[in-house]
Amino acid sequence: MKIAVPKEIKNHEYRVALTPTGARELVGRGHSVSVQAAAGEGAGFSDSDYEAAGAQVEANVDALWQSAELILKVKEPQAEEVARLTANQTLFTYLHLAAEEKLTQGLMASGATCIAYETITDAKGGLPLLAPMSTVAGRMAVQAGAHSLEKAQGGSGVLLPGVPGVAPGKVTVIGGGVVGENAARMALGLGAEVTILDKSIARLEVLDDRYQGRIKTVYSTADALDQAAKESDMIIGAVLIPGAAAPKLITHAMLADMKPGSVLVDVAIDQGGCFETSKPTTHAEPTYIVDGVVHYCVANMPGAVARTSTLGLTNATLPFVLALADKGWQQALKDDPHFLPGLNVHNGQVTYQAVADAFGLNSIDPASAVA
Ligand SMILES: NC(=O)C1=CN([C@@H]2O[C@H](COP(=O)(O)OP(=O)(O)OC[C@H]3O[C@@H](n4cnc5c(N)ncnc54)[C@H](O)[C@@H]3O)[C@@H](O)[C@H]2O)C=CC1
Ligand SMILES: CC(=O)C(=O)O
Ligand SMILES: [Mg+2]
Repeated sequence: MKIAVPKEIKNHEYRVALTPTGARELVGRGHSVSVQAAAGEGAGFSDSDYEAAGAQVEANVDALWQSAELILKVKEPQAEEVARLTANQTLFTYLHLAAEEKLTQGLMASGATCIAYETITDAKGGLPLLAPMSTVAGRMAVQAGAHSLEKAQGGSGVLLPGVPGVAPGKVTVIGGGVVGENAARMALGLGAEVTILDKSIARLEVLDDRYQGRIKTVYSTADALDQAAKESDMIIGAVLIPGAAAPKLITHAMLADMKPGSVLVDVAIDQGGCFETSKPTTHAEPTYIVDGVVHYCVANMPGAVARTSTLGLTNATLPFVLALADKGWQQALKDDPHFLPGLNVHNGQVTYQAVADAFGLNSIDPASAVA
C-alpha cells in the first residue's frame, strides 16, 4: 500500500504521525512510505532517519498527497488538507468532528474514508488512541494553569503549593478519566488541594482507592459545580462523552462567582469545550480573559511536547496502521470490533452516531460500510 505522512500544518503542531521505527515496520512488510520533507523535524526525526528506515522523503506536497492510498496525520485536517483528499483515499488521524461542522461537511464532500483515532475503543472500555495524548494533556494542564495563575498572565497570583503558613491553592478537575487523573496527580505533586468531580461513581471509587483520600472525589452535580466555581483557584475541564460535543458545565454566569484571576483550563476544547466561555486557542496565544477569569483552551496541547507525544502516540497507533496497510481498511475494521467505531465518515456519509447527532445529520452503521 502507498502510505503518505504529511508535515502537520496546524499552529505550533510539531508532532508527526509515523516515526522512522514505524516506517521500518511498514517497509519491511512491503509497503511504500512517503514522508514529507522535514515532517519529523519538530519531534527530533530527520529526513535521513526516515530514509535509513526505507521511506522516501518527498518535498512536493501535491505529489505526496496525490499518490497516497492511506494518509497518516496527527491533527484534524486543516482546510487546505481537506481540499486535497479524494474519494479513493483513507485518512487516519484525530478528527474531533462533533466540534467542527465545516470539517465534517468537507470530509463528507471529499468522499474519502476517514477514521478517527479518538473513537477507537478497547476491551476495557477505554479509548486507547486518545489515552496517550490525554495523559500528556492532563500532565500539561496543571503546568499551563499554574503559569496562568501568575500576575503577569492576568492570574490571581496564587502559588499552588502555598508556603509554610500560607494555604495551598485549590484545584478542581471536572471529569476523572485519563486527562483528569493525570492532571490531579500533577496538582497533588505540586502540593495543591485537589478535588475531582465525575458523573461515574465507579470511576470515583477507583480514584478514591488509588489516592487514599489525598484527592477528594465528589459526584458531579449542579451544586458541586457551583461550589467548585466559588472555591477553586484553578478548574480543569476534562470531561468526555466519546465522539460527542462536550456538555457546558461552567456557564458564563458562573464566572461572576469565581475569584478574580482564577484560571479555567479547558482540555475538552477539542470536543467543543466544557465551559460556556471557552473558544479554541493556540500555543501562540494560549490564554484570554473573560470577566477576570483566565481561560487556557489550546486544542493541541501535546503538540508542544512533540518528542514525548510523538513517541507515545505512535506506540498506540502503529498496530492499527499496520492492520490498515496489510489488510486494507474494510477488512481491518471488519476483523476488529474496537477498530470499527473509529470510522467517522465514509463515501459522503457520517458513520458515527454522536457526530451525526451534533449536526442533525443522518448516519449509517459503520458495519454496513465494511460489509
Ligand atoms: N486539548 C488537548 O490538547 C487534548 C484534549 N483531550 C480531550 O480531553 C477530553 C477528556 O479526555 P479523556 O480524559 O481521555 O476522556 P475519558 O473518557 O478518559 O474521561 C472523561 C471523564 O469525563 C467524565 N464525565 C462525562 N461527563 C461528565 C460530566 N457531565 N461531569 C463530570 N464528569 C463527566 C466521564 O465519566 C469520564 O470519567 C476529551 O475531550 C479529549 O479529546 C485529550 C488530549 C489532548
Ligand atoms: C487528542 C488531541 O486532540 C491531541 O492530541 O491534539
Ligand atoms: Mg480541533
